[in-house]
Amino acid sequence: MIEFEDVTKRYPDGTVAVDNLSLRIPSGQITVFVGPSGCGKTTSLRMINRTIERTGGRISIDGEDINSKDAVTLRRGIGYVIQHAGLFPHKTVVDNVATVPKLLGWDKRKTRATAMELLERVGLDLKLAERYPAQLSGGQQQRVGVARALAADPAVMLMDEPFSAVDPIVRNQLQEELLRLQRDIGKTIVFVTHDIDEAIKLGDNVAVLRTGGKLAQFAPPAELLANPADDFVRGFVGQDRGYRALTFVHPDDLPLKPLPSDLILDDGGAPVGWRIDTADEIQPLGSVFTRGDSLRAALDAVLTSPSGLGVCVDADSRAVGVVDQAIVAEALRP
Ligand SMILES: Nc1ncnc2c1ncn2[C@@H]1O[C@H](COP(=O)(O)OP(=O)(O)OP(=O)(O)O)[C@@H](O)[C@H]1O
Repeated sequence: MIEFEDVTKRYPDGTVAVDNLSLRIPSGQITVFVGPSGCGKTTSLRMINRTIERTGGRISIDGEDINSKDAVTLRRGIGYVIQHAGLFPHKTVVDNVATVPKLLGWDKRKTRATAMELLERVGLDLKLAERYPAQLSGGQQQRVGVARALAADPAVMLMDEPFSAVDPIVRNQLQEELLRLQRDIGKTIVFVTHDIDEAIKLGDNVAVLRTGGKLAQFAPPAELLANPADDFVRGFVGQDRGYRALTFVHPDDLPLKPLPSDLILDDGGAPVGWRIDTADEIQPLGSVFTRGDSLRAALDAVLTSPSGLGVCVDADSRAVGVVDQAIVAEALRP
């Protein structure tokens, strides 16, 4: 656990970037700092690895004050990923990843093997290992940045807007892969973003900061959406928070109706579209959902289906039943 106790940062010009921040960041989970520009997210993050020194309060990792060891030793045990990856331009991809293991004096073969394994784990084509960072796309560079941060197997990883500089499709892929990777590695990740959707998608817990570096709310995403602490948080999470909160509702007993005759199935029983009102033309299917999916997926299926019926499929993509708006609404009742 990383603990902030009354942590303050006052810059030499008098700016109070972080004001009496107290929170507990659980181990093995992703905690996201989110808030408007200038609210002190980066300052809070960088005080953890002491690239910025706090001016008040205490920060500890697993009970040990981060000031009890020297800053360089502390940093070697903490992975750090920043926007634009911050790779060394004159080092190849594999050498970038090997930076910290080399500093730690690992033998060459082990270092290279570890670096290649990590590149594979973050989804980078190994053919790119001998390239220089400038010869990679932004998304590929970010993957290398993540691999480099993981190279010495740190328990803690700090990520400062790591996916902000890539286009939305690549960002989505990188987010998915971070979640997949985290299921394997279970690191304590502190992630900074100004994007509330990214915070809600990635965070086990989300700390919403307001300008002046004050904590507005610290809660799991579902709670943030369901019970924003005040008008600031309510405004920040957005108008459609009710709909987005459905992402976290997973009814496993959603009653299904039998498949209607105007749903067209292929030979294997997979839904392909709708034939509505005896028209010849086949209408597109809309999105589908599976048992155990979120209520949002079920509602999406209803809303995108030309028949108003959302199709539920099994693990083999075979249609097993449909739901209508009334069924979804009923599942929403407390
Ligand atoms: N070296 C510095 N000297 C003085 N003030 C600073 C310094 N660095 C940051 N600040 C100020 O501290 C406040 C918090 O900055 P910080 O970079 O932590 O915010 P942020 O939430 O990460 O912002 P952004 O989302 O725009 O990156 C801002 O008002 C900023 O101008």
